[in-house]
Amino acid sequence: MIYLEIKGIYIIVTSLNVVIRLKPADPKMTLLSLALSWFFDHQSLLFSLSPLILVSFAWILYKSTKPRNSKPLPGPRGLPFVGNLPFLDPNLHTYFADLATTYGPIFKLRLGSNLVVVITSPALAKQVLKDHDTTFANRNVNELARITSFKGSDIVWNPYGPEWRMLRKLCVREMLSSMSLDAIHELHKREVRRMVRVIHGSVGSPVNVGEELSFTISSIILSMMWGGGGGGRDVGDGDDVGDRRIERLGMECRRLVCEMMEVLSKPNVSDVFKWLERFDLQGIKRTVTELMARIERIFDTVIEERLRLMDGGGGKEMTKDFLQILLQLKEEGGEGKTSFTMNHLKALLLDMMIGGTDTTSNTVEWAIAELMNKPETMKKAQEELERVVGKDNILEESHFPKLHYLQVVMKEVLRLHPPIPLLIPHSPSSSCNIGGYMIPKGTGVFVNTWAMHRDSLVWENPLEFRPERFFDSKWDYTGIDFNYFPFGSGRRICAGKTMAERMFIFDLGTLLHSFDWELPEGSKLDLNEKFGMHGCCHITCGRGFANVEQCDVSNVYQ
Ligand code: HEM
Repeated sequence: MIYLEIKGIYIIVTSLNVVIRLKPADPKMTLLSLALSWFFDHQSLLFSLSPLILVSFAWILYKSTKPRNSKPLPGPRGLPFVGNLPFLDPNLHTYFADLATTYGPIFKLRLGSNLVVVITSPALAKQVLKDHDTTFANRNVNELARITSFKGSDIVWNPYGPEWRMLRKLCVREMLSSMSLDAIHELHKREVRRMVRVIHGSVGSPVNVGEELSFTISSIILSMMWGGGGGGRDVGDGDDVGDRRIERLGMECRRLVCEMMEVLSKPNVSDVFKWLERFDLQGIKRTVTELMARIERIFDTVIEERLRLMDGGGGKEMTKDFLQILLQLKEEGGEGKTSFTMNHLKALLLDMMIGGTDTTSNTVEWAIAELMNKPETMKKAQEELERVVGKDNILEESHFPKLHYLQVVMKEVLRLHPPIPLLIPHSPSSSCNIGGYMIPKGTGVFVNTWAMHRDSLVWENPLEFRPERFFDSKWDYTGIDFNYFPFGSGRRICAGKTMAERMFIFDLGTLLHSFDWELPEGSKLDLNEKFGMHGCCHITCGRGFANVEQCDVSNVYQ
């Protein structure tokens, strides 16, 4: 190393040919130059220690950027490697509620390589879903979620950003707004009348409520999706065979989706240990890919047939259904700079099918189960229907605003049995402080609405089914109140809230207006919740049988 002083300026020429110019000499300067000279004399030692120096530097940086007030998250101890996985109860919502009594309103679990945080208090839920809404409006998308969402082209799994905003805006404005739902009301009505006819055939004998409702609501959703072109009902164009074929394809699609959900609800080691994803040890990825290919083929057939029908112009009187709306959106090209592709179209159709069917049918099923358990409450709902609709009339949407009791029945069912009790897990896009605890980027965040809806500090006799508690209109499900939010809150609030409300009131209202429901003599309804999991988790009612009896009015629906 050469060390020079020219006109009071130190110049050091290192063995690496780096030239460093320093300011005029002073006593401090001399010290600095000595330090530099030591540095250059020990370069090789320093270079070999550089990984250690880098790690220490990163650690200091991490510590200095970490908010000083963040505490370690509480939570049960886990085992090395697998964490808390071996202790997990399949009924996650009740398991998490139990843990919250020990570890408090925010706690963590480690499931293999995943960190999970569970929130069980309105104040913390508000921080996640309102105060830090943008940060938490993301999801952890695993490989299976990508496959089932046409490469992440749907609303549920799209990260918060321009594409998600475009899909959500189009979907809510064009398909799920009150005006669009008015347009498909005829399709809904047609299916509900069909349901009444089918149930009428079982009068006097036990009906499997769950199976019947699941089938019916699937048909309603399918009809709204692509039934406007006929969907199996004669629309007077003489092409009954084609229409019935589309209906058969719809039911096959529904069957495949159910099969896929069943496969997805199995515990998957790749979910827990990301590095195992590529090996697909249980063959889940292969099965799901095959099922999705078959679902896509059905979508392609239905889309092609609709395009042919639209091109031909034909004499067909088409009711505007979701498919029609989506094809129009595709033609218009999207919104702003984000284009709307065929993958988006298919992914949205699947979102409607998955998001709309089980949630709604489970809610109606729970309602009938709870009402059969409390016949005096069922009577009140039926009396209201008779008063508002009358005996010689059928339920219409215009009656909805006057059906106050039915509305509070819906709110109470959603309080006790929110179909997605832990919401669809959110995930922060950057590390974020919640309640004084640091939640690292990428953590899976569960918000336990099920437990909050049963908090005895907020709800009087929380386990009792009592719709009257909602009469004071204090609570609604717009997501503003964090004591009661069955549809979630913030940017990711359910996109189908308006449709769910309409379907519930219309379907349950018609079923109560048409039939008397009671438990078969000596039988007890299975009110056990069954919990399923596919990224989001849902609870279903234990399948029960009910006796249905014809009401005076049921003939008017046929
Ligand atoms: C009783 C019926 C329903 C309930 C209780 C319900 C509840 C929920 C909940 C809790 C979420 C997750 C919110 C979050 O992640 O924070 C959600 C998301 C969603 N729901 Fe619903 N839902 C229902 C019916 C429907 C219907 C009928 C549709 C459409 C046909 C639908 C479409 C969606 C979509 C697309 C999302 C994803 C929203 C996003 O990630 O931006 N839901 N729903």
